[in-house]
Formats: sequence, C-alpha cells, structure tokens
Amino acid sequence: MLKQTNKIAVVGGGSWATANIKMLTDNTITKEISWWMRNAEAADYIKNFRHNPHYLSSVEIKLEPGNIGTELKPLIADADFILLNVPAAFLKEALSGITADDLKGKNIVSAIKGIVPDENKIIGEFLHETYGIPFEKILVISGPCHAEEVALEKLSYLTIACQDTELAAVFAGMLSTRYIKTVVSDDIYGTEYGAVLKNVYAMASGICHGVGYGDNFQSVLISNAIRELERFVDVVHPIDRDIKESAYLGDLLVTAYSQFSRNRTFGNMIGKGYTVKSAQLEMNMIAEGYYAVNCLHEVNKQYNVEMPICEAVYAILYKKSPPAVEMQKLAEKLS
Ligand SMILES: NC(=O)c1ccc[n+]([C@@H]2O[C@H](COP(=O)([O-])OP(=O)(O)OC[C@H]3O[C@@H](n4cnc5c(N)ncnc54)[C@H](O)[C@@H]3O)[C@@H](O)[C@H]2O)c1
Ligand SMILES: O=P(O)(O)OC[C@H](O)CO
Repeated sequence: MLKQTNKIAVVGGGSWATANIKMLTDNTITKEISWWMRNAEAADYIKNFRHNPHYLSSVEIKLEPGNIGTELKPLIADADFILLNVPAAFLKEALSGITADDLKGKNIVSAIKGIVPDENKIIGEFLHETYGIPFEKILVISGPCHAEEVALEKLSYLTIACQDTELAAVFAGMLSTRYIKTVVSDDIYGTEYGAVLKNVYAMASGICHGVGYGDNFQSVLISNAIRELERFVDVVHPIDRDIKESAYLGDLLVTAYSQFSRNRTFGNMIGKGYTVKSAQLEMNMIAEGYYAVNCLHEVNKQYNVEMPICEAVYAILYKKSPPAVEMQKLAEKLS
C-alpha cells in the first residue's frame, strides 16, 4: 500500500538526475526527496549554493541540504521509490554495499537507458535477478526527453512503464508538471531495449554526419533503424506494441537529430576521426550507446536478429574498423 507522503531517493549526480529532481520538486504532490551522488565536492556545492556545479547548473535545487549526500544506504533506508539515474556502466559500482534486504519492499525506478556490462542485462532484468525485485515493483522511465530541455521547461513527454500500470500511474503523477506530460505503459522490455538501441542508432547518425553524409542519407538510416529496433524487440519480447509510439520512435528521432544528444555528438566525433578515448574525454558526459553496442552484440548471439546498423557501429567502436568504410558497407544494406 502506498503511503500518503512518498519518499523518493534519487541515485546519480548527472544531467538526468538533476532534471528528475527538478521535475519531482516542481510537481505539486507532497513528497520527500533525498539525493545520492558519488562526488562529495559536488554534493557540498549543491548544499551550499542550490545548484549542481557540473550538470544543468541553471536549475535551482529545492532540497533540504540534509537530504543530499554520498552515503547511499541511509539515503535509501526509508524510501518508497528509488530512482536510478547512474549510467549503466557504473550501476554495479553505485550499488556496491547495497543488499537485497536494503531494497526489499521498495519500488525501483530506472531512468537509465543502458545495459549492465558483463551481465549483458537490461536494468529491469538485472534488478530482478540480482536483488530479487519483483517485476511489479520495477518501473522504467523513458521517452524523448533531453535533460537540457527539462531545464528550459520545454514541453516534453515521458513514458513510465511497469507491469503494474497503477503503480506506473502513481509515479507518473509525481513527475507531471506544466511542462511534463506522462504516458503509462506495461512494456518494460520493449521500452528498455528501445531506449538502449536508439542510443546506438544516434551514434550511427552522428558517425554518418561526421564522415560527410547528408540529411537525405540520415533519414534513410533512421527509417532503417526503427525497423531494426522493431525486429529486435519483437524477437526478444513479442507482444503487441506500436513502434510508432513516442517511447520508441519518438526517442529515436530526438536522439538522432537533436543538438543536445550525447550519443549523436559522440558518434559525430568518431566519424570525424577522434578515438573513443579522446571523444570521451572531450564530452564530460556519458554516451551510453558506446557500452550498449558491445552488450547488444553479445545478447544478439542468442537471438540472431539481422542488425546491420548495430553491427556497423560495433565494428567501428570495438574492431577499430574505419568509419567511412563501415558506413559505405552499411549503405549497401539499407533500403
Ligand atoms: N541526459 C539526458 O537527457 C537523459 C535523458 C534520459 C535518460 N538518460 C539516461 O540517464 C542516465 C544517466 O545519464 P546522464 O545524462 O545523467 O549522464 P551525464 O553524462 O550527464 O553524467 C554522467 C554521470 O555519470 C557519472 N559518472 C561518470 N563517470 C563515472 C565513473 N567512472 N564512475 C561512476 N559514475 C560515473 C557522473 O557522476 C554523472 O552522474 C543514462 O543512462 C542516460 O541514458 C539521460
Ligand atoms: O540523446 P542522448 O544521447 O543525449 O540521450 C538522451 C535521452 O535518452 C533522450 O531521450
């Protein structure tokens, strides 16, 4: 049974965590919010100055200083919802020291669009298998929404997925604001895999731009990408879904075309000849697609879905195949 005042613990100190704090505090439903981040300096700065020094620094943080910290266990102890915002590659590290008992009975919300490396699992599967969280208590936030536009209060739509759609609606109610509309879904697998794949396609979009292809080619790439995405999710989790919904097609479009996209920016640098290391250093933000494409390559060994775009990005990032050569080969396979 949900309490009158819900307690929400936000985990992660980056752009999306900051945007989620803003949405939750701009929303008028009474709630208590705590915020964990690993960077102690940033936490102190936020307590003193009410702004995140590194991400979305224009956003005013309206939290009690005592509710912000770097010790995860006490911050999640009496939370009803734990909202995960750490990039998938660092999730295990962030949750180290946390046991299944610490998470028992809690609702876990993943705002992460990635796969846990080594485990090769989407976040819902990882939480279920590692911590025994029942699927009815796992929620996923997705949809076409850049943190930067949340900071600017530009009208955006989020999808909240959970097997228990009533619970999804409760959480959606706590995120909605004048500038955030919410949609509820029961498709955890499709929503998660859709978000993971769109990051890889955004990288492909950036790579082709960096190599010199134009808008005409990019639109063909993205229309092939949505078909590739649909092929994959229909094999992994075959249910009746409309791939044209915002959580799937919408998210692919925003990330493939937006100036704010981390994954597209990263791909563009790779297309222009940066190494992975130098692109990562220059960005100061995490492009999830870099880790995800390696995991997807492994996961797809089990399903054998035809995924030429993912394979091209994998070859460029992990086999050091020249971007221009891979894009030329890929172009022959698109229609
Ligand atoms: N930014 C967005 O607009 C947006 C929107 C929807 C979903 N997401 C998802 O939210 C998640 C978080 O992304 P973000 O955009 O907030 O990230 P970001 O790039 O803004 O911030 C990077 C985050 O990673 C952490 N980090 C970096 N290096 C680390 C390390 N070595 N060990 C541990 N932590 C490290 C940083 O502390 C910071 O919290 C991702 O899964 C992303 O796909 C982001
Ligand atoms: O576009 P990116 O790569 O910054 O990803 C951010 C969000 O997932 C967009 O919905």
